Amino acid sequence: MTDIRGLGYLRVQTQDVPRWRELTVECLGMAEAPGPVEGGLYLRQDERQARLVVLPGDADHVLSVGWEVRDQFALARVGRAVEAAGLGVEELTQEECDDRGVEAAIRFDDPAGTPIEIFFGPVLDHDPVRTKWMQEFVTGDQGMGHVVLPTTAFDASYAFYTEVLGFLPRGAVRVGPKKPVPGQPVRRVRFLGVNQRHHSLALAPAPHGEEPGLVHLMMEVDTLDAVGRALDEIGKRGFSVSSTLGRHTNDKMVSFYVRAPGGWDLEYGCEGTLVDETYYTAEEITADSYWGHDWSGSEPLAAFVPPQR
Ligand SMILES: Cc1ccc(O)c(O)c1CC[C@@H]1C(=O)CC[C@]2(C)C(=O)CC[C@@H]12
Ligand SMILES: [Fe+2]
Repeated sequence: MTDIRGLGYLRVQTQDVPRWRELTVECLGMAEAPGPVEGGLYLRQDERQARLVVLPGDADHVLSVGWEVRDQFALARVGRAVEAAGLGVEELTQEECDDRGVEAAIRFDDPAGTPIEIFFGPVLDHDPVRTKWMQEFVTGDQGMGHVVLPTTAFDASYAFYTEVLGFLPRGAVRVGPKKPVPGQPVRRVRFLGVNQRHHSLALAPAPHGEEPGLVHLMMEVDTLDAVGRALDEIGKRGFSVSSTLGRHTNDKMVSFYVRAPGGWDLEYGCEGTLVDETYYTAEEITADSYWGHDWSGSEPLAAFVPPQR
């Protein structure tokens, strides 16, 4: 079994913190909290100090994807495994750990170049979480949600997450031509889980990738009304809806996708199913969704746009 318990936090940098605040607080109804960096946006979903951190900077990119482990022993095991796989591992300083509200953490770049942190001992904030739609975020044992990461080194990334970090395969969906083209390998988005959430991670084959970046971050709430209200507010405030509301065929979630400043999406949904590992086998879905999820209005993802020279 893996030592990774779930997605713990996500830290991103942006040139437009105010627009990020409008999206996450005013539309999605996340709870803003004070934090250590001046001008930073610290967003709570639950009793953690912050799950999503948006820091000001001169470019838009992901700063780190934080995965949580149980304790210092698990952290040491993961560190040794990553080093044995030949990746350079660094320990975070006390100051960096305080910034993140964790007891200890390590960092390394995954095979796609995405900055990853592994941590234990999150610091709690016992003030009530005042969400705009009176919704509760579905976190706890299931972690903060899921991320989809683009990778130009798909096989190396998939091997790393499964064989080194111990993520469990949770199925796939084919991408690219409907009928396989002879001589061209079939490409798949692969879903990976570490807890009862169907997937905490998905890997998407990316054609380019100067900057690894993100495809989306998914967060789950406990009511369809919060999802609907968030969608209404997004329309009023002129954010771009990348995909309309729909229900996924694998995790059964009802969600929509909205474009965040920086060229990637936030997926916001409810009614995700729980996986029971006793009986689960990895399946290949042949449609994204039972209904909805119209992507035709989507602006291109930054991670999939060829670099400009
Ligand atoms: C199919 C699916 C199941 C569960 C999810 O949480 C989920 O985000 C998805 C969608 C994955 C998404 C997609 O359907 C459209 C094409 C996308 C954007 C990609 O190219 C990578 C991720 C893909
Ligand atoms: Fe998703």
